[in-house]
Parts: sequence; C-alpha cells; structure tokens
Amino acid sequence: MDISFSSEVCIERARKRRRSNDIKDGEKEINIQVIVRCRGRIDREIAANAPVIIETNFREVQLKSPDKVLKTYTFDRVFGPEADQAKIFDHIVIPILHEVKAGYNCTLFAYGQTSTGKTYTMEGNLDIANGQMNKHAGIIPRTLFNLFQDLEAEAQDFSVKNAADGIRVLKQGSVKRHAAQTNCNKNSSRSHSVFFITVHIKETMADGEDLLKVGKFNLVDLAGSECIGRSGAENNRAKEAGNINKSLLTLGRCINALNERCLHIPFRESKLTRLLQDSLGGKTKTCIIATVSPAKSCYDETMSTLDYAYRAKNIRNKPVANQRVTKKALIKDYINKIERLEMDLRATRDKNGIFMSAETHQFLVNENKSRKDECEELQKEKEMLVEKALIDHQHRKNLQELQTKFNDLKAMSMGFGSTVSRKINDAYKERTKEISEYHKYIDEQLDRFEQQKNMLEQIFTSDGDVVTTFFGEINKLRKGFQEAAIKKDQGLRKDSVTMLKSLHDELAGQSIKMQTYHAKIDEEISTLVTTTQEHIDSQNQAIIACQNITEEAAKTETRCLEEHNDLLDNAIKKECNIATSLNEELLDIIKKELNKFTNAQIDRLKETYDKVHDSTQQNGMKTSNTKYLSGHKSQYSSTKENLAYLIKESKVDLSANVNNITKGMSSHLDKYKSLIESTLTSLERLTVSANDESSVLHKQLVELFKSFASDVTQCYSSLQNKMTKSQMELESSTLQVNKTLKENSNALTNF
Ligand SMILES: Nc1ncnc2c1ncn2[C@@H]1O[C@H](COP(=O)(O)OP(=O)(O)OP(=O)(O)O)[C@@H](O)[C@H]1O
Repeated sequence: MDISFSSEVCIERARKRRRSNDIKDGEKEINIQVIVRCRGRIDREIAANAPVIIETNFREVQLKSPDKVLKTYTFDRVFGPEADQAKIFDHIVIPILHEVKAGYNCTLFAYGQTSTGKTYTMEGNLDIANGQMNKHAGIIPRTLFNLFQDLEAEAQDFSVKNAADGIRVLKQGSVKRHAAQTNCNKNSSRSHSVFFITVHIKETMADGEDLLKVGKFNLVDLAGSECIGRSGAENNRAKEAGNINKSLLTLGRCINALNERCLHIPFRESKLTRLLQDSLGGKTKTCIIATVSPAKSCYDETMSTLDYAYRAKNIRNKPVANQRVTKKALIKDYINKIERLEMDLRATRDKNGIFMSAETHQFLVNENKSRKDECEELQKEKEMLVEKALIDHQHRKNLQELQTKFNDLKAMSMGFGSTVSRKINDAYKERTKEISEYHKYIDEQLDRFEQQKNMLEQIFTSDGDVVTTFFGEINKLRKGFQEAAIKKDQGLRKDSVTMLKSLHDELAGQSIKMQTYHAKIDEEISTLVTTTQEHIDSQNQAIIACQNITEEAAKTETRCLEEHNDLLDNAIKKECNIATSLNEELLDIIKKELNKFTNAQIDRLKETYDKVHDSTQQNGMKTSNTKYLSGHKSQYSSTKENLAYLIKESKVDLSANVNNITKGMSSHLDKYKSLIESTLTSLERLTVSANDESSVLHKQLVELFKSFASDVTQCYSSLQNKMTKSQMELESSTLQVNKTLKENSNALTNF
C-alpha cells in the first residue's frame, strides 16, 4: 500500500517586488541529481564480522575486494558513514528548498535495499525536546524546521502552525505505514511513503496586489528494493514484497525506458510511478538518494542499487516554475474545487443518480469520449500502418523478383562472355590454321618451283644466254611471286590482328559496360534494401508503440468501467437490502397489529359474555324468568354467533388483505430483484464489451438507472396505496365490530 501525507506551509514575504522581477523560465533540460549515501556497519553486521567492501570519495564509490577495486561509479555526490544528518541536509536539501521557494516543484526520493537507511535519511528521529529537533532528525523534520525558521523571521500567515505540527502529521502517517520485522531490518517499512509539502509564498507588489508563488516538495521514502528471498519476507510480507517489487520494477522499467528515450514510458502501470510521473522526465526538479550498506554480505544488492542509480543519472527533466497567481485567483480555484467536491459528496449522500455530481459525470463522459476518439484515431493509424506494412511486403516481393532477375542477367552476361571468348578462340585458331595452311601451300609451291628450276637448268644447260635470260625471268617471277606472297601473308596477318584487336576492344568495352551496369544495379538494390528495411523497422516500431498505447488505453478503459461497475454494483446491492428489510419490517408490523387487534376483540367479547353470565346468575332470575331468559339467551347466542361469524369474517378479510399485501409486496420485490439482476447482467454485458463505445455505456447506464428509479418509486407508491386501502378496510371492519358490540351491549342492558 502506498501512503501519502500532506502538509501545507504558507509563507508571506512582506518584501515588495516589482512585477518585472518575475523569473522567466529558461526551460532548460537538466539531469536528475543522483546522490549516494553509504552508512556505517550496523550492529548486526558488526556482530557477523561482515567485511567492509565500499570506499567513498566525494563523487566516487568503489566496490572492493581485499586486494583490488572491482568497480568504480561516479555520481553527483557521494557521502560516506562520516556524513551526519545535518551534513546531508545542508548539502542536498537546502539548495532544493531554495528552488521550492522559487516556485518549482521538486521531488526527493530515497531508494535502496532494506536496512540501508532510507527511513533514517528521510525521517530519522522525530522527537522534539524543548522545541529543538533531535540530532538524528532526517530530511523531512529538518525541512519543516527550516521552513518555519523562515516563517519566524518573516511570516505572519500559515496553515500548519509550526514544525512540530508538521511532524505530528508525519507521525500520524507513519503510524498508518505498515512496518514489520524482516531478516534484514527489525523495523522494516513495508510500503512506500510520500510526504507532500506545498509552500505558498505571498509577495506584495508595488501596486499593493498580493501574488502567490506555489512550490511543491515531494519527499518519498520507498520501501526496500531487496528481493523477497533475501529479505526473509514470509506470507503477507512476501505478498507485500511482491507488490513493492512490482512498483519498484515498474519504476526501474520507466527509468530504463527514459534512459533509452523510448516513445512509451509505462508510468501508468503502478500507482508509485503514476505519482512520480512528473518527477521522472517531467517538469519537476528531482534528486535521488541511493542508500547502500558497506557490508560484503550486501554486495549483490549494493551493486544492483548503484546500477539502478547510475541509469537514473541520464534521465533529463525540464523544470518549469509554477506561474505566480493572484491570491484571488488561487482562492477562486480552491473554491471551485471545494464546490465540485461538495456536489459529489451531496450526490453520494442523497444517493441520487450514480453517486457523483452531474458535473463529474459529464467530466467522465467527456473524458471517455476523448478516450474513444483517441482510440478511434489510433485504430485508424493502426489500419494505415497495416496498409503500409502490406505495401512494404509487396515492395519486398518486388525487390526479391528484381534480385532474381539481376542474378539471371548476371549469369546470362557471364555465359555471354564465355561464349564470346570461346568464339574468339575458335576464330583465332581457324585463322592460325588458315595461315599455316597457306604457308604450307606457299612452301610447296616454292619447292615445286625449285624442282622445276632444277629440271629446267638440266634441260637448258646448252644455251647459256637463253637459259640465263629465262632464269632471270623466272627469278623475277619468283621474286615477284615471293613478294606478293609475303605481302599477302602480311596483309592477312595484319587483318587478323586488326580484327582480333577490334574484337578484343569491343569485348573489353562490353565487359566494362557490363561491370558498370552490375555495380549500378548492385548499388540500387542495396540502397533499396536498406531503405526498405529502415522503413519496415520504423513501421514496426510505430506499430508496436501504437499497440502499446492501444493496449494501455484499453486497460485504463476496462479499469475505469470496472470501477464504475463496482460502484454501481454496491449501490444496487445496498438499495436491494434496504428495500428487503423495509418490506420485512412492514409485514411484521402489519401481522403484529392484526394479531393484537383480533386478540383484543376476542378478549373484550369474552369479558362481556362472562359479565352477562355472572350477572344473570347473581340476580337469581334463572327460575322465574326462564322463558324470558331463554328467549334472550337464544337472542344472545344468535348475537354471539353473529359476532363470532363477523369476527371470523373480518379475520378472514384481514388475513386475505395481509396475504394480498404480502403477495403484492413479494411480487414487487421479485420485480425489483429481477430488475436489479437484469441491470447487473446488462452491466456485466456492458463491461465485457468494454471496448464498445463508452458514451453509449454511460447513456445506457443512465437510462437503466432512470427506469430503475421510476420502477422503485412506482413500487413504493403502489405499496403505500395498498397499505392505505388495507388500513381503511381494517378501520371499517373495526367500526363494524364495535357497532355490533354496542348493539350487543345495548341488548344486554335492556335485558
Ligand atoms: N547513516 C546512518 N547512521 C546511523 N545509523 C543508520 C544510518 N542509516 C541507517 N541507520 C540505521 O540502520 C537501521 C536501518 O535503517 P532504516 O530503517 O532507515 O532502513 P530502511 O532502508 O528504511 O529499511 P526498510 O526498507 O526495511 O524500511 C536503523 O537502525 C537505522 O537507525
């Protein structure tokens, strides 16, 4: 259970200031301030000879084993066992109090394992002797004393009369705060405590108008952060520890989410984080005091506390000073609030409607409507994102197809390259073959020439001149032929080389083009893949955030409906019980009255009869007036019979009436019950379809209750009519009986 106490301090500064001096907020972002306080060893640790593993040094904490430093953490400030309560207050709290007095909202909370000194730091010893606080007094009493010291110097007007008054408020709260013994701490706090101090500072302006500056100081003493097993908490203690762990776990998750700059911070998942929402990443100035034990036995918990605190250091808040308001505006604001609360109270007392004022109901309806709108917007956004995701999917598919095509192209181009080079090789081989064949042919021709030359030389040896001339011609021819052959060969070679070169050049160009093309496609595809991936990632993130918000909204909505449902449920049950007990009481009264009446009538008749009988006997008229008496006797007995019949009839009538009333009542009661049951069923149905329109739910609830109220009124009025009718019938029967009795009595008198 979370407990919060509240106290208000109002400081009036008579100092006159000009309006132009108002502080304008810089709205700068600042980190949460994180302080570590390590206490000395407590008796239990000394008795167990627990070695000390922590060393503190101005801004550093070192976790040590006997011979080496295991880990070093740096914080805004670190205090060791030598730092007493006064030092902590002077160094940490005094600067915060200045901010509070300047109109900022500030939060200071103590976090740490059980028995590390959170409560000692926040509350300490609350005793006051001779108007002075104890030297072990913690931050809260010192804050109160400090504020009231200020008041004694300058103030004239305040709501909490003095520091002792404030400490009394704190003590009252502390009594309610659940404390129990665990393995680690004799007097362990099993809940979180939040002490709010609101300081109103009045300043009178040059024009005589009063301005109020409001600063709030939230002092939070969290329950121990230890794990259940280690603390030795059992049964209910373990359950408490579970709840504590849940809220501290949520606090840790919020700190992590803030640290990682996540879109969604799960503040609403626990009451503690809902309370501290503005203190974590909000407009409040926040300071965390992490308390640790120096003992080795607490090594794991100390490390976890220091890690937790270290993460919190990165959270950034944007403190904004509260607007100064005129006294009138503030009072008007308070009056409005009080009026709203009074209306709610009246509505609850009168049990009219749904136990809340129409304004609050309207406010809830509006809130539900805006939630519904928000849900619809989120739904639309979700649909849009799903659509986009589908497009992305298609995009991906296209990309895959493109990739396949590209691979095919690549394979094709590689195939083409190898075909071309094979063809070139083939052509080259062919040409080489052709050239070598040509060479062979020329060589053969030359051989033939040589043979023919030799032959002709033999034939023409006789005529030297002719032969010489002939051979000269032949040689000329041969030379020409050789030259032509060489030329032809060269030409052929040159052509082949040129052709091969151009083919080679063309191929090289093609290859470069191909490579460029490949590179370009590669680049395009990788860009496309990266962009698509980024796009998909961001869409996925947005979808997750959207889902979280939607789930959160749905949860809140369901919780809200459940609360309303419980409220209505209780109201209906209460009404039903009242009606049943009223009806039963009424029936009882009627039955009793009827019995009383009937018995009285019978007694009276019996009495009259006895009197008559006695007087007849006493007067001795039995013998002399036998005839006369027997006449009267028969008249009397017939009158008696008549009377008995009349009484019987009226009794029958009365019991019929009672039956009728009972029947009517029980039928009304049944109707009433079935109405309540059907209302409950509709409520359950409405709760089940919590995602349905909340405003419709509200309308239906209002309608149901209207018809319920009119049915109840009808039931009561018909009941009342029946009662009146039966009362009238009773009266008339009574008159009839009285009349008959009178007649009987007259007859007896005459007799
Ligand atoms: N700085 C300190 N100097 C002297 N004694 C201290 C100091 N800090 C804590 N102690 C003592 O240690 C014991 C445990 O402290 P305290 O009850 O404040 O722990 P806690 O962290 O609030 O524990 P829990 O989470 O179980 O409530 C108390 O007896 C307290 O007086």
